[in-house]
Amino acid sequence: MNGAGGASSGVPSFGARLTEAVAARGPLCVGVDPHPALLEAWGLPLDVAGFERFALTATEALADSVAVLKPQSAFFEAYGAAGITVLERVISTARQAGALVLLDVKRGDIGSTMAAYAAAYLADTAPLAADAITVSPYLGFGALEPAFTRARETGRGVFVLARTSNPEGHTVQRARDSRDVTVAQSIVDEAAKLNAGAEPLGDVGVVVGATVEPDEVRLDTLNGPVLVPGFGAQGATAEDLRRVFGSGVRGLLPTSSRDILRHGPDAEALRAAAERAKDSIASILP
Ligand SMILES: O=C(O)c1cc(=O)[nH]c(=O)n1[C@@H]1O[C@H](COP(=O)(O)O)[C@@H](O)[C@H]1O
Repeated sequence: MNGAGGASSGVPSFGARLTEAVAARGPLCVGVDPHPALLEAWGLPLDVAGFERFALTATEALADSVAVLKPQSAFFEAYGAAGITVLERVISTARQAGALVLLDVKRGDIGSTMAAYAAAYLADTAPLAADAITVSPYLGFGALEPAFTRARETGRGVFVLARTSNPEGHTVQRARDSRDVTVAQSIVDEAAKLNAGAEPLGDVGVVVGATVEPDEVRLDTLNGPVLVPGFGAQGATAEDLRRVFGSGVRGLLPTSSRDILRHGPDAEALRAAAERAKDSIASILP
């Protein structure tokens, strides 16, 4: 797909940019998830002003020290046009401070509509252009092709849900096809084909939760990033990185939202929580 390690437009590839950000700041993604319960815990009103304060406080506190920030789109969409305006500010604030933005939208549709989603999030001119997005492969991995193509052209990335952290995910994701391969593994294998030969890392990531059983998916040939959710509120700890992935898997990017955000609204406390998370990950990942 991108064997020379650069996007086809000549801009650095997402895989290269993520590798650089993680080398400089450590392998951690923090989710910007403005849950109403967190707004209340921060002493903020449950209105647009409180929501905006929450999202921007978290972003400004973390964007100059964390490799990746992951705003979850649903929380912003809930406030309509005002929420989308805040999301645009979160994206630009984070990127200006040097963080990569993974916009968590979990999109997936027929190819022609997928092209519209790609234009909305992965085009240079899009108001909501992020460095990467999350996508859902339920309509078939191939239906996501417009997103892969647009991401490659613009130096952006795509993270495909493979084995999610929630307890319900296994019914679909551990189902086996006629070759006796699980759905989750087939997603990883398709992503690996797109990443083949890319250096230092491909642009097509997968999502595998820290809450799943060991050895459910083989990642040795992926050559792409692995977003790993499920920490804190969903029960996983840094030790689960070792339990689930063993050693030697490249490109792991643990992500945590509520377990970091609950330390706000104080910016220093938010930063300290992110640093503690990095330290505990560093004690596990080589
Ligand atoms: O794609 C994701 O980000 C994601 C995939 C998955 O398997 N599990 C999962 O929890 N997530 C997201 O990661 C975040 C986890 O939030 P916390 O449980 O608060 O850390 C939420 O925004 C979820 O939507």
